[in-house]
Amino acid sequence: MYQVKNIIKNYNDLKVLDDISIDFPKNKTTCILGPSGCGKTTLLNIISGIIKEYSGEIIGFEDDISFVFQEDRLIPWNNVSSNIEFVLKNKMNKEKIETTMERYLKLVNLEEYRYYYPKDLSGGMRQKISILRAFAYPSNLLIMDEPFKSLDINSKQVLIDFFKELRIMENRTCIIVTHDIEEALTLGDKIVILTEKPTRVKKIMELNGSQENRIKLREIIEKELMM
Ligand SMILES: Nc1ncnc2c1ncn2[C@@H]1O[C@H](COP(=O)(O)OP(=O)(O)OP(=O)(O)O)[C@@H](O)[C@H]1O
Repeated sequence: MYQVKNIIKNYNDLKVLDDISIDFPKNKTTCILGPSGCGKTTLLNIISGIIKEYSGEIIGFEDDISFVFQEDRLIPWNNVSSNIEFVLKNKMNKEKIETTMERYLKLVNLEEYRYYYPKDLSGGMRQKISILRAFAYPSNLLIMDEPFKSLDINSKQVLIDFFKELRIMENRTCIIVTHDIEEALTLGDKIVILTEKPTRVKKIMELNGSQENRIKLREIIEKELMM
């Protein structure tokens, strides 16, 4: 189990996270939903070690983690192929990197772009590469901050289906921040709803995988987010 416990974070006078405790069960996907600006990215930055000033505890996150940030983190002077290779090279041999790269680029119709530099790709293309690179990196924990936000509907669907497929094969633990209730219902085993700032945990929902209650769950979440 990965855990954050009693996390409090202020930026000067702005109270952002106000005693946040969440358990992230292993081999499950936890989706974090909350109003804009409530501190979701701040929480991920605390988990990833980017933010060091906060009070509370983070437990279990010393594992190898792959991240997908809201904006892509591709290295501008490396082409697509080298960007992927750079991340995977400590984890797999050249042959495995090559087969992974071919399969993954094909999946999102980007095979022809493997020698392009990030500046010559669209924002959506760069985001697709970032997402696939994180999927390909064999970490125990995958953390994604609004990963599908800048993607067109088709690409989003392809990546969501692929994510579901990988999850069945790999049993990874995932934490996904999203604004999108449907996405949370599709991907989450657990949904954590946060309040407005100063932000607390408002509701935690464990989903049992059945689609029957989906409409009802959606209504409950919408209501929680509006209140
Ligand atoms: N470095 C910073 N210095 C001061 N205030 C900050 C800093 N980073 C974030 N904030 C403020 O903290 C609050 C939470 O920001 P954060 O980006 O974590 O929210 P979020 O829930 O991820 O937002 P969104 O859903 O819009 O992406 C916001 O009010 C933001 O203005």
